[in-house]
Amino acid sequence: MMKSFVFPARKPSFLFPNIDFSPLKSPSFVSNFLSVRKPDFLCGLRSRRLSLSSFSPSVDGNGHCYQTEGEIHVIVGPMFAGKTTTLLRRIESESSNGRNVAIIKSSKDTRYGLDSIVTHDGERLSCWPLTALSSFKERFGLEAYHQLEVIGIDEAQFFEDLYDFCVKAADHDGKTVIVAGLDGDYLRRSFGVLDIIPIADSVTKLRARCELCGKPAAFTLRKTEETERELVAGADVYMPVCRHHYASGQVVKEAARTVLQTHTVGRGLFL
Ligand SMILES: Nc1ncnc2c1ncn2[C@@H]1O[C@H](COP(=O)(O)OP(=O)(O)O)[C@@H](O)[C@H]1O
Ligand SMILES: Cc1cn([C@H]2C[C@H](O)[C@@H](COP(=O)(O)O)O2)c(=O)[nH]c1=O
Repeated sequence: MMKSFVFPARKPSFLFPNIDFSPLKSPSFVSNFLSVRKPDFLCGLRSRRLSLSSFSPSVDGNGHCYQTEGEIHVIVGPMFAGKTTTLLRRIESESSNGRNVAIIKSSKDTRYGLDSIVTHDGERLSCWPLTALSSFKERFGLEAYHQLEVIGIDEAQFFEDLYDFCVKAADHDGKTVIVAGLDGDYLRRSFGVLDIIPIADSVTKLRARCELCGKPAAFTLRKTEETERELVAGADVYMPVCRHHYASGQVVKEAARTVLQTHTVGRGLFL
């Protein structure tokens, strides 16, 4: 006969004196789940609650031991959903809380000028335009990088080294990294940003408003016939749509393409 086990609601504290199994309270429940009391002897720091995943004591150039707690927050959604606006607000709020911040965006996005992130409503903030994230530390300066606490990344879908950069910045260097980008391309295929979800502390999917019916829109429809995956453009080429209008939009595009092909072949026959 199978035995069934009933786990106690609270783990007896004598079993794991340093691990807290108490019920989860805050939304960032994953990082709260296995929390430990930092031993007083470590680095001579005050004893405080730390999450295991972000516990990363480091030693600076003077041999001083200090504690770093990195975080990764991801903001995804279709175009026009407010990803850049949200990133901008979070960075501004971190900055007004006295933290050192920097924003990076892909230099592929040349829509509104290179050295600023700009929302579709025209709000802007200075940024570092880069082709690869791996060049950031050197470009920013090593000393300045060490002082940096929060890094925002916009148009993250265009960075091939996003995963490696985030791991290094959050796990090893103790930075808070806030990433904004498209989760899916115009064919709703994963667009790179999804790769970092397993290493993220939080993920926010925003929705725009469907341009055809006004309902919440989770997808981006490409209005033109170009088929390359990366095509930097705005409302002239793309529109946010709901599920229904994404599906019908793709059907209409497919039908138009067939008509066009038939028409071209037909004309070709007569020429
Ligand atoms: N079809 C559209 N064309 C231009 N701007 C739009 C359109 N739909 C929404 N917007 C505006 O874009 C804003 C969001 O801009 P932004 O933060 O740059 O979005 P995202 O980064 O997700 O593309 C919305 O608050 C809205 O005012
Ligand atoms: C859907 C889709 C988009 N892009 C490009 C178009 C824009 O330049 C950016 C997204 O900008 P936003 O800040 O989210 O508005 O990505 C692309 O290259 N391929 C696509 O499939």
